[in-house]
Amino acid sequence: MSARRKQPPRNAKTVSATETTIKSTMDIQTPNDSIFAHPLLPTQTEAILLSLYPATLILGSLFTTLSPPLSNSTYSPTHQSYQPAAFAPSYFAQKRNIFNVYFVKLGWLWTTFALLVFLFTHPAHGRPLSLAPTAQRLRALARWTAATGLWYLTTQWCFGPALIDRSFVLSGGACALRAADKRGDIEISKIKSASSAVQCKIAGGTWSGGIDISGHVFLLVLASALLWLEVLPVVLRARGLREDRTVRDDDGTVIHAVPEGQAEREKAEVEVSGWGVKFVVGVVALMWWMLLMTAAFFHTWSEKLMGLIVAFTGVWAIYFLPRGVPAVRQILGMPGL
Ligand SMILES: CCCCCCCCCCCCCCCC(=O)SCCNC(=O)CCNC(=O)[C@H](O)C(C)(C)COP(=O)(O)O
Ligand SMILES: Nc1ncnc2c1ncn2[C@@H]1O[C@H](COP(=O)(O)O)[C@@H](OP(=O)(O)O)[C@H]1O
Repeated sequence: MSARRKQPPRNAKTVSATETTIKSTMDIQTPNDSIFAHPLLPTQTEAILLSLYPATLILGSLFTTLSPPLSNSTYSPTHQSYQPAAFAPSYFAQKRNIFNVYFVKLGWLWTTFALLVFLFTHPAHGRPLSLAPTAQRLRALARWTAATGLWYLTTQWCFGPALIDRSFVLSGGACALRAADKRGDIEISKIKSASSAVQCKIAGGTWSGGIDISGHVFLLVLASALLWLEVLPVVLRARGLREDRTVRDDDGTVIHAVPEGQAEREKAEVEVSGWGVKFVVGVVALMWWMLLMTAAFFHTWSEKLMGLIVAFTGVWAIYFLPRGVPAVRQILGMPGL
């Protein structure tokens, strides 16, 4: 059941990043008691979209396991690729494929660019093509900063080696150097001191023995979820569809919130803003395809699962925690509000 609880005053719309402002620009309704109405959990639409991630990883992994030509291919867990590369079972199973080199390996740059295009062309955030630092844009940039921090700590640097490298060493991994013995014909392994996969590669070794959380799965899930969670509320409203998100109020009440008057504004300007949304959708679609390719041709089940769990934890903290905790919502806000 969904009943209107109170109607905020029309003249209360101000542009400031405070909790009071978020509440004053919403139609406030009491939500139903379904599990999807819990502020800390995804709505039904979000849950369906989020479930595509584990489904994609399962589909890709099963495809490789069940397809006889693929299961007989020469995948080397040490090199994390098919050896030699020329015999890889698909173009997408080669590390040098153009989408890997110019899209995933620069994935955060693409994510940042797509988000900026959306923020500065869609009327939900302010006048399209103006650079005005509206509250909606500033809050979206706060969420981007949180996600960028998580990406950076997990894959690039965490007061030393990145979290992915630290967990690899903690799970028993090390940098193995292949070398010939005195007789010159037998290969033996030596362990080289290197605290990250990059250092190990530079030293000519291979990063082996531990659980190597998939950086690709982590980045592709975090980045694509960030993009569609930013776009979804404004697209739903622009199409006149129901917005199901709930938030917990300062006094603990759970309320169902939709920004007042925004749907009409967005519908009116949707023609202008359409290409910004289409660009984001294109980037998300390519990210989904590359996630499927990573699931099919690279890593073990546990490494892919770990990448997914770390990314989902970040998505929950940035997009769902603020709905249930007003203090966090004051800083990060919510997409479309
Ligand atoms: C509490 C302290 C917090 C510290 C946080 C500091 C954050 C500062 C970050 C500042 C950077 C802002 C950059 C914004 C603009 C960009 O996006 S430029 C970055 C472009 N680079 C990428 O997009 C690289 C993406 N690729 C990867 O992360 C990895 O290649 C991979 C996909 C994870 C794969 O890893 P491999 O090791 O190559 O397999
Ligand atoms: N979809 C994909 N296409 C091509 N290469 C991929 C890939 N997914 C993962 N890889 C490669 O597999 C290795 C492990 O990836 P990750 O840990 O980031 O998931 C990386 O090798 P390199 O580090 O030699 O480039 C990465 O480039």
